Amino acid sequence: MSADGLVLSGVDVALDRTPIVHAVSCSLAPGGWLALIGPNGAGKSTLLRAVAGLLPHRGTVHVHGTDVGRLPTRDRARLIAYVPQTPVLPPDMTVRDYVLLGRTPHLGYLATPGERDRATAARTLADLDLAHYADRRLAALSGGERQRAALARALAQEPRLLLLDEPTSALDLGHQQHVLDLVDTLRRTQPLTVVTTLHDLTTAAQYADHLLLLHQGRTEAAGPPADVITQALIARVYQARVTVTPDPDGRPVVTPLRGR
Ligand SMILES: Nc1ncnc2c1ncn2[C@@H]1O[C@H](COP(=O)(O)OP(=O)(O)OP(=O)(O)O)[C@@H](O)[C@H]1O
Repeated sequence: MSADGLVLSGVDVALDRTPIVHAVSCSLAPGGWLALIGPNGAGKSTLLRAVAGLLPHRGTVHVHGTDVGRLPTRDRARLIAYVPQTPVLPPDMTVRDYVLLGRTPHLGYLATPGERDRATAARTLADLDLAHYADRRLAALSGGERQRAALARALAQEPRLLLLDEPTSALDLGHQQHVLDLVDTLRRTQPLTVVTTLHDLTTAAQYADHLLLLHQGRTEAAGPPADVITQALIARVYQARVTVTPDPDGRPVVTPLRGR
C-alpha cells in the first residue's frame, strides 16, 4: 500500500492486440496534477482510459493507496471520475438529472438521491456556470456547455482521482480559465488528485506540477514543466518550430513560430 495520490507501475496497454502504451510508471502526491502531453496518437487517451479501469492492461494503478485493479466497479466509481474527450450525453435528460447521476456510486442499492446529493449537484452546477440551465435538455446545450455539464457530473461524483481528457477543447478562453482554476482550487483544498491530457503545452505547464510526455506510447520525458518543455525536445517529438521562454514563475511559455 502507498500513501501517494496516484502510482502507475509498468502500465502496458494493447488495443486489439496492438501494443499502444509501453511500461509507463509514475508517481504523484495527493493533490498533485499530472498532465499527459504528446503528439496525436501518442497514447494519452489510451493510458487515461486504462487508469480509469476501462481498458485491460498490464501493471498496476494505485489511487490514494488502493490498488484499483482489485476493486469492484462501484467502489472504483467512488474513487475515480473520468470525462472522455467527446462525452456521449443522453439528449433528453435535463442537465440537473444528468449531474445527479454523478452521485450514483454513493447511493445505497435502490436508493434515490437525498438532500446532500441534490445539494452537491446544485453546487457543481453553480461552479460550472450552469445553474441557469439546470432544467434544460442536454440536447439544447452548446458544445462548450455540454463539456461543462460532463465535468459537473464528474465533480458531483466527489472522486479522489479526476481524469479529464482534453477538458477545455470546446471552451472559450474565459471558461477555460474558470474550469482549470476550479479544478486547481479543488485539488488544493480536497483530497483530489488530477490527471488531464492537454494539447496546449503552455496551459499544461501553468496548471500541472508534473508532465509526462508520451511519444509512440513510451515515456519520452517526465518531471516538472520546466524540465520537460524544452525547445529541443518539442522540436524533436512534435516536429514543431517553437520558442520556449519562462514566465515570471519560471513556468515555460511555448510560442509557435511561422514557417519561412
Ligand atoms: N483498436 C485499435 N487497434 C489498434 N490501434 C488503435 C486502436 N484504437 C486506437 N488505436 C491507435 O492507438 C494510438 C493511440 O491513440 P490515443 O487515442 O491513445 O492517442 P492520443 O495520444 O490520445 O491522440 P490524440 O492527441 O490524437 O487524441 C493511435 O495511433 C490510434 O490510431
